[in-house]
Parts: sequence; C-alpha cells; structure tokens
Amino acid sequence: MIPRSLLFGRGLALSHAFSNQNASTVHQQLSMTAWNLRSSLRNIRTLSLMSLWPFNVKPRDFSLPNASWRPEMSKAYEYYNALCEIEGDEKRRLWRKLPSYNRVLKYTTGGVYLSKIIQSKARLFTRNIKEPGAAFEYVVFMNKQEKRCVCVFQAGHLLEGPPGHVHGGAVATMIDSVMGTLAGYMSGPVMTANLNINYRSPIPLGSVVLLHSALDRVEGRKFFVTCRVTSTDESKLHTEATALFVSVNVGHLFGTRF
Ligand SMILES: CCCCCCCCCCCC(=O)SCCNC(=O)CCNC(=O)[C@H](O)C(C)(C)COP(=O)(O)OP(=O)(O)OC[C@H]1O[C@@H](n2cnc3c(N)ncnc32)[C@H](O)[C@@H]1OP(=O)(O)O
Repeated sequence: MIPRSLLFGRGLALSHAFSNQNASTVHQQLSMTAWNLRSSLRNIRTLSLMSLWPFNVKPRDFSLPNASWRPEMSKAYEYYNALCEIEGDEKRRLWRKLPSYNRVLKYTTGGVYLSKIIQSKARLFTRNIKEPGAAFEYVVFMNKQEKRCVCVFQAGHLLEGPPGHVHGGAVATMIDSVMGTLAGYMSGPVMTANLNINYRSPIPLGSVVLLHSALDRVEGRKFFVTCRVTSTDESKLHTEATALFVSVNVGHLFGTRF
C-alpha cells in the first residue's frame, strides 16, 4: 500500500509554488517540484516492487553477529566467514554463509489446515524468540562441493533441560534443522523421515558448539545425512546423529498433496 502522504504531499508543494509572485522563485520551486515528483515516482516503483517480496518488510538476517554473542561464537564465525572469501576451482567460493530469516513464505497455504491468522503469525521455531541470545543463536556455513556444512550454535538460557545444560529436544531441533538445511540445499524441498540421535555428553547452557553435518549418500529421493555436535575446538563430542530426508515436491509442503 502506498502512503497517502507520498501520493498527495507533492501536490501541496505544487499549489504552494504557483502562489509565489517572484518568477525566479516560481521557476526554482517548479524544478524542485519536478524533482520531488520524480523521486515520488521512484518511491512508488520501489514500493510496488517490494509488494512482490513475500515478506512485509525486507527480512532481517538473524545469523549476523549481535551483542549477545560470546567471544567464542564470534571467533568461530570469523573463522568460517574468512573461509567464505577463499575461491576454489573455477573461482567458485567453497564456503557460503547462509542467511537466516524468521519466517518462510508469507502466503504458504498449509492446505486446509491453517487459517490466514495462523499463516501471518507463523514463525520459524528456531527464530521465534526476540531477545538476542536467549534461545537459538546460530549461523550456518555451507560447502556444497564437499556436501557438508558447519553450524556455529550458542545455546541460550531459555533452552535449559537438565539443570545448567541444554535440553535434548533443543539439541535435536538444531540437529534436524542443520541436517535438513544441508539436504534441502543439495536437493530442494525435503522432509525429515527418520532421525536417530545419540547423546554422548551434555552441552552446558550458554556454551558454543559446532554442528558438523555431511551428506552420506543419496538413493533416489532419499538423502542420508550425518551430524556431529562438538566443542568449538572439536576435542569434545557432545552428540551424534543420522537422518533420512525424503525430497518432496512443492505441493507436499504447500498442502495441495493432502
Ligand atoms: C539451521 C537452519 C534453520 C533452517 C530450518 C529449515 C530446515 C528445517 C528442516 C526441518 C525438517 C523437518 O523437521 S520436517 C518435519 C518433520 N517431518 C515430517 O513431518 C514428515 C512426515 N512424513 C512425510 O511427510 C512423509 O512420510 C515423507 C515425505 C517423509 C515420505 O512420504 P512420501 O513422499 O509419500 O514417500 P514414501 O514413498 O513414503 O517414501 C519414499 C522412500 O523413503 C522411505 N521412507 C519413508 N519414510 C521412512 C522412514 N521413516 N524410515 C525409513 N525409510 C523411509 C520409503 O521406504 C521410500 O523408500 P524407497 O521405497 O523409495 O526405497
């Protein structure tokens, strides 16, 4: 929607210009008015282009550094971010930092199940807490050529399970999300069909860990993925997982299949 002030505000400037007796001032004001009109048209064009964007406003990338990040998180981020600058074969970059938004598409139908209100309020599970650092703070770096990715994850205080440690379900959420992101990056839309997790050592609340995920093999529509959660120096193994992702067509995700 274009604000009324944008459409009509310049008209006021025009009528004001003609009420002025001084010719050179009128000329000057007319030029200004023409400039204002041109800039309004530019704004209108930008607004109409933005209305094609499936989000209300330009989405915020939640995976950029913020004040809640511990030095360990920033250090790991800088390490992998620097890898993104290195060019491999055919001048292609091996590593890529993935942006991360808090919602998928504004108008996914979800078939007959979701009302318009629920659709408009839908937010990605891992990005629905507004306070920076309170829950899932993470960034994913993808290496498509090597079919693997690394996620730097800082577990916030709202993710407590056993006293002082991260809830197993929160760890599973991150594992599923990171493995699913890798499988989806390699193949297009996927759904988790099977997820197996072995918890080897608890993750202290507030600590920073790495999730190393790799594509093991592909059989038709089936993508077998592995994941290891370790300390940032990789000396400690926290969790191991394997999963099967099945590639689905868009109709499966958007509800038209059901
Ligand atoms: C950090 C970034 C944040 C970004 C976060 C963004 C990423 C988020 C990723 C999170 C992903 C999720 O949590 S997804 C949400 C949780 N998952 C779900 O709700 C999925 C529910 N299940 C389904 O919708 C369905 O069962 C599917 C899609 C999995 C499969 O159905 P289908 O498409 O009809 O396919 P179907 O013929 O049944 O199966 C295809 C092949 O897979 C095999 N198969 C199917 N299920 C299984 C199974 N459980 N275990 C073994 N094998 C199986 C079949 O035997 C067959 O093998 P063969 O005969 O061909 O050999």
